Amino acid sequence: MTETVLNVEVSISNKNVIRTCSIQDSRLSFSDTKGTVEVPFQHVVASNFHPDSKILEVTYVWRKKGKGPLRFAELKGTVKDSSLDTAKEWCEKLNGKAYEGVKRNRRLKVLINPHGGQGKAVSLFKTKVEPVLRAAGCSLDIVETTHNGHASEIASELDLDSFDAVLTVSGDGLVHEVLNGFSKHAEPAKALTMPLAPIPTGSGNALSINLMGIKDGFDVVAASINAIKGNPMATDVFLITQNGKSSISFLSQTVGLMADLDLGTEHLRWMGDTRFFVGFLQGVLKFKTCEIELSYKAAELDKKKMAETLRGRHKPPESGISSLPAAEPLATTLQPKYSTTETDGWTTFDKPVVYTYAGKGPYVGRDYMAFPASLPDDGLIDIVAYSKSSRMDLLSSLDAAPKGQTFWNENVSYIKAHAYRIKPLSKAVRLSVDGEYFPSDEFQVEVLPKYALLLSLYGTYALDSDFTL
Ligand SMILES: Nc1ncnc2c1ncn2[C@@H]1O[C@H](COP(=O)(O)OP(=O)(O)OP(=O)(O)O)[C@@H](O)[C@H]1O
Repeated sequence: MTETVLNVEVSISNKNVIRTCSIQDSRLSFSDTKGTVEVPFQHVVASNFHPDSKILEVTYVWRKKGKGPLRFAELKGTVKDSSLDTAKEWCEKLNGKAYEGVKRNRRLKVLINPHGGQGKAVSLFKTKVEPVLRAAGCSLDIVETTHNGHASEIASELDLDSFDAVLTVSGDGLVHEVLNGFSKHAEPAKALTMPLAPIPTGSGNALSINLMGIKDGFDVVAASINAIKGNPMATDVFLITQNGKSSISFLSQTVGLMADLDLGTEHLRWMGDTRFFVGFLQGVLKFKTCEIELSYKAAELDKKKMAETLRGRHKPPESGISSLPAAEPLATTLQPKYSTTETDGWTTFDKPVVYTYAGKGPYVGRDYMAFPASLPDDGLIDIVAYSKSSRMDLLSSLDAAPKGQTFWNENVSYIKAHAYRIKPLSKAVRLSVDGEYFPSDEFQVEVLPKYALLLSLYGTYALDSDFTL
């Protein structure tokens, strides 16, 4: 049996200290006279032993005092009292535990939007992300996007056999571009089996929050762990058809107050995602009716039933590594299944609304869990229609929104649908798709089941363990 303990002499503040490194059931621990550090295997990046020098290097991520963002760290020292073979086997054992069920040394295409969010993507990548990816033995092909649409162009021509995953160092906008680029690839079905992993450096990082959870959703180091260890999770996306043209939306479409608060606060980009809060308050003051006609092909309208289904599906993030089999998305074409004139089986919403929001993935932003009943692969889109009530009711959603509790608000109609369409009745209606501006024209949305693969450590959306609906 392989030894589980190695003694390593490390130098700390010019003093040599012996650290006992021990592989335990679910974690690695380092102990010396000052105490013990415990690292779950999921947070171990790599271990290497150099027989000539007897030097052991273990790279990992950790939180200072168990709180705050993850930091990259290295334990480096000389192995004492063990044979070369023992040290080598120890390393292999640790790497085996750290990468159970996943391929190591991934080949990654990295797309960085230098202008996304607060403009820090390049430096965050270099200082926080790249060290983790390099230590994990990944090979990197890095491109900084130079213009709007660049990521889409790259994705549409990607050499699919040369990469294991695409990383977007950006917000949600680049993910939107990459998926649309894949759909225009010479081999679209194959391109869409390329797993995607977001590294959150935009102002809207909803996908990252949905995959990593609220605590880690803005943490680029946590996202790097997902990039090296996540398993592909098949996820539904949407086909949005407008003016005869179809494209992919992967996150959300919104009109009314929620679109205004995003598109109307571009000039406040320097605030990060606080600009959405400012936009919300402006929207409450104006309290405008959103002049639209909303129709949908409903699958479920009963909130209690949705909550029950959810309870059966979600599991909380664990420190273990998911060993899900790689999922394959169903190949479909970009042809809408439902005609835009079809009315049979469609319902028209009959109350004035302040906004509608439709999409997939619980969070649309850090402070708004718009779709708590969302599942990655139920083949449905969740639609929220907020009926016009009072400013006070709207304001009260500020409290309820981060935990998804607006779901139960009686003014919130929550619809699970196969498809829906919106006809703007005024030119003032703004449409935001995945956080990007779209023309204010009639559009229809339907679900493309399991069309994209997202890397995930948990195999489902990462909701807090105490989350209930
Ligand atoms: N070099 C560039 N110059 C200008 N725009 C770019 C560049 N590279 C990418 N973009 C565009 O920036 C937009 C925002 O992308 P990104 O995903 O990084 O951020 P976001 O969080 O969605 O939005 P935000 O811009 O609000 O941070 C996308 O539409 C993308 O096409």
